[in-house]
Amino acid sequence: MFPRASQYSLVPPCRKAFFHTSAPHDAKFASRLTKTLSPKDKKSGAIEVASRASFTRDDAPHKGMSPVVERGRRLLVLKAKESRQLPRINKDTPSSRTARIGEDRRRHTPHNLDAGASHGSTARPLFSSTSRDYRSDGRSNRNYEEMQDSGEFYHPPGLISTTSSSKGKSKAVVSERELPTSFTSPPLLPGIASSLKEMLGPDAKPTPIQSLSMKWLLESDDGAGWRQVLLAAETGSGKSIAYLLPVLQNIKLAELSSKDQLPTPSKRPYNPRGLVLAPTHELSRQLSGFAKSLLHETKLRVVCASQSNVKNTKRQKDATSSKMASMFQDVDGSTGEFQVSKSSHPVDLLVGTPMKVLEMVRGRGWDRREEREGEEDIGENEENQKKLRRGRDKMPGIGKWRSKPELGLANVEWVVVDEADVLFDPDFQETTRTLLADISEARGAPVPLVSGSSLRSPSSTNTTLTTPEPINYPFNLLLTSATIPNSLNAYLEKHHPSLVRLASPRLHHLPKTLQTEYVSWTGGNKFADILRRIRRIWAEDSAGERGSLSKVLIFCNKSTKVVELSAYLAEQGIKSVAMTSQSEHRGRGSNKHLDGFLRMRGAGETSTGDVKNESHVMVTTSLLSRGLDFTPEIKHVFIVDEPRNMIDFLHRAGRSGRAGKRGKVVIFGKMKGRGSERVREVRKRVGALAA
Ligand SMILES: Nc1ncnc2c1ncn2[C@@H]1O[C@H](COP(=O)(O)OP(=O)(O)OP(=O)(O)O)[C@@H](O)[C@H]1O
Repeated sequence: MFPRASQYSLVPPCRKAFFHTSAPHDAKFASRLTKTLSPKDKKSGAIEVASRASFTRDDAPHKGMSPVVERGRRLLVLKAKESRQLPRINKDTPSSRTARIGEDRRRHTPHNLDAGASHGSTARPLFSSTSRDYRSDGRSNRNYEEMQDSGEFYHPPGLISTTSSSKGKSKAVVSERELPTSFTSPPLLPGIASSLKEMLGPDAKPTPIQSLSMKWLLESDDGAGWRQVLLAAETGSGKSIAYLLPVLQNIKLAELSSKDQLPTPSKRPYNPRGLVLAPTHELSRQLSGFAKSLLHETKLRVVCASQSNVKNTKRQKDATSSKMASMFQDVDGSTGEFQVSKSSHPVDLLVGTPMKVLEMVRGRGWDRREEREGEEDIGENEENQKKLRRGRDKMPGIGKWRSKPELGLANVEWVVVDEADVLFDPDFQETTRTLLADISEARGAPVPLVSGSSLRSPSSTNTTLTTPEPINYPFNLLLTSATIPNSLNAYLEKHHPSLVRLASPRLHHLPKTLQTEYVSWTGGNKFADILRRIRRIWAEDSAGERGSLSKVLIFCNKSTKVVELSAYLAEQGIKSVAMTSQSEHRGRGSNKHLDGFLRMRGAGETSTGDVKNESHVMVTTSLLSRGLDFTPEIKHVFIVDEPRNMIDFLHRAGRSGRAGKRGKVVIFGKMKGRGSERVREVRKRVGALAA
């Protein structure tokens, strides 16, 4: 179903001179852009399907690439059969490259993840609890524009590549033959292998990113100590399994090998060996479910920090948990509540948002007051009350207490940062990095954290803090995303120069099984245009072989529009789920609010076809665009507003066409007359991503 990993190359280290090898890609993109330039929207108001063979897959998508290795600054070829197989090196002159990088940075300023730049700013609020639906609120009017063609993305030098510049030395190259082509080589623990088989079916083969991660994280031991690895691959390509397999297997093996040796003692109830961090509670819950289903036969305990593992009662409702649930909210107003149950069982893997995990580490409410050495509870005296922060703290009965820390970090050996470009973006990176620094400190190898913030660990005595470069965390760090903006790349280059980069050939492309379609607004009621397209899909479904109706996921930019569109559909006899950051049902400790839309393993297609009483449509913002594995019943994703940029577009579109299943992204816009230039521009960019 997926393309197999069959060839790959080891590429030059991530030093700028070699790292920014956009030339071959630029050339490729240029040719793709030329192809997509010819306007296809000849008929006004007509629905048009871009002529692209979407349903075929290359069986060897990265043919022609050779394993290469860099020694010092020279690019050598290992095992290259033909010299023409060499990846081309960027031929830009230094000055033009510098100019372009400068331009990239200027355009990218708001999202510049370079630590120097972002930490230098004191204006940015710490722990932004207003995670603004990825700015899907429409406040940015630079929609799509930030990601001017391919120049805004990091392009791995090889199609599938690994890069390391550790001390300028080359990294040993693995040949094509050495990449695992099945889940049995390198051998997985029998329990994990059998759960995986149950999950994916007996014939499932590793996707390219999975082959690479198995090779690098399960098989090879380069003796380099703690690993820092980036897993970058397109949406729906199985990145979760790519990191869960090595993490779970390594945790289990460590447990087995240290059976008689107790892990570092701790008074705290939770002392996991692994952490998975994700930007939303919904994704955390899905990932922990994923991990649990890989452990049916293996004794490891996974706990989701965003899950209600205890019965909720009114009394348990508190402002802090609501705050967690509102990580992605523009306004305080969530009614979310969830609490991780205390249990005597050890926890092996904890999954959660960085903020929630940090609260478990430092105690809920830790950020509600200025740091006070030695103080355990905030108490209720006047002085303390003055120091309470945030409007929520002023609510009666809330914010006057602080719970004890419940999570110990000394045993953490694996940390996964899922959706790394979000968790290292300016709004999240302080939380993320604070947590990573807390882990380092707990493990006895503190990493300094940038000053000027209240993010320092209460126990930290280091007050003259600087941003270290590079940062060497005393644990294995895996970063993953379907999109690596240049800003993240710059951050990684600076702080993690020895990072190994594993990237799939279709990184920064739409999945091949995802078709693109453009629909023109008629000039009348836009909601009616959307409704018409939905009805047409269902008419086609009814006429088709299966007869059952598929589901539609609609992305808007503003929460208000989500609500309005959903209400309009209801008036027209179509039940839908409107999901925004402020939706009441969010954050109650389960993903129940997404029932029928998230992929449920083992559950067949459940659609009854009763669109009046059973939701077949979900309307949302970019809140749900990241990481969630939606059911293949969602065959269409509608983009009715311009996403903020191409990264946002890739994630929204990528909720369909997952795991080799067919899907279609339907882009609405003005195709004719004044204002249609925008859509033409969008088509150019989308065309490049689809190629
Ligand atoms: N080797 C495989 N063969 C078949 N299906 C697979 C394989 N690996 C993963 N899948 C399935 O592919 C789907 C997508 O996986 P996953 O959610 O991990 O993708 P992802 O790359 O993390 O996507 P995103 O970037 O959107 O987060 C899941 O339903 C998963 O079970």
